[in-house]
Amino acid sequence: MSAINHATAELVSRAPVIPVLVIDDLKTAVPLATALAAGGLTVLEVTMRTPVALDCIRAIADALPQVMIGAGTVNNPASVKAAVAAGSRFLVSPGSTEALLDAFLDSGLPFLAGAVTASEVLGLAERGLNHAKFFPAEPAGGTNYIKSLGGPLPEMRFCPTGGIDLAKAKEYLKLPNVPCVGGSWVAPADAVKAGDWARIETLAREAAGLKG
Ligand SMILES: O=C(O)C(=O)C[C@H](O)[C@H](O)COP(=O)(O)O
Repeated sequence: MSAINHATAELVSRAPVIPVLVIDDLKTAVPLATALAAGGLTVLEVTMRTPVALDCIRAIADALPQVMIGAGTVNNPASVKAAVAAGSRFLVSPGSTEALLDAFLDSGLPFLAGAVTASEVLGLAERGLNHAKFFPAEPAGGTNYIKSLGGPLPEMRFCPTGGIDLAKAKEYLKLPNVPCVGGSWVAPADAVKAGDWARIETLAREAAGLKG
């Protein structure tokens, strides 16, 4: 197993749920990450979908060294560079291209590149990879689909995201090829806006308790 596969396996074993965060206001980044970590979710993905995403990653990396902070929506090689420079400790993308995989591998960081079809999974396997993000999980076919992929492609481990909540997460995590799931349900936009960190900590604690 390559060093990156090993590091990725370690990453996905840290917690059953990786919060997928879309942060609009830099001021909320550290309190949000603090609440999630207090609830037991210490692997956090900040999507590069907002203008402040890189600043949020930097702020969380500086303030909370115990949190494994990563970047999501890393859709091209330039974003890989920016995410690494901001202090990301892992990278996530919804899909995979050869150029993106080259950049991910060059970064030396653990990463989850997206794959849904058997051909896409084989594309990752050809690069020596054995972990993938499975997005968009629910619209793409959910647990039945991932169970089916596991027949001919038993080595690949999937982190499904997209349309998952606590109840669905429990079902995904029963699959032998799903070590963790990703989702935004643990950080509802209204709770972040209201600064309701207690609610977010409770949601995180429920999610962290999903798998022993
Ligand atoms: O931003 C990315 O890179 C993505 O791939 C999409 C996210 O993983 C999903 O948007 C999370 O899904 P929800 O839990 O349904 O909100």
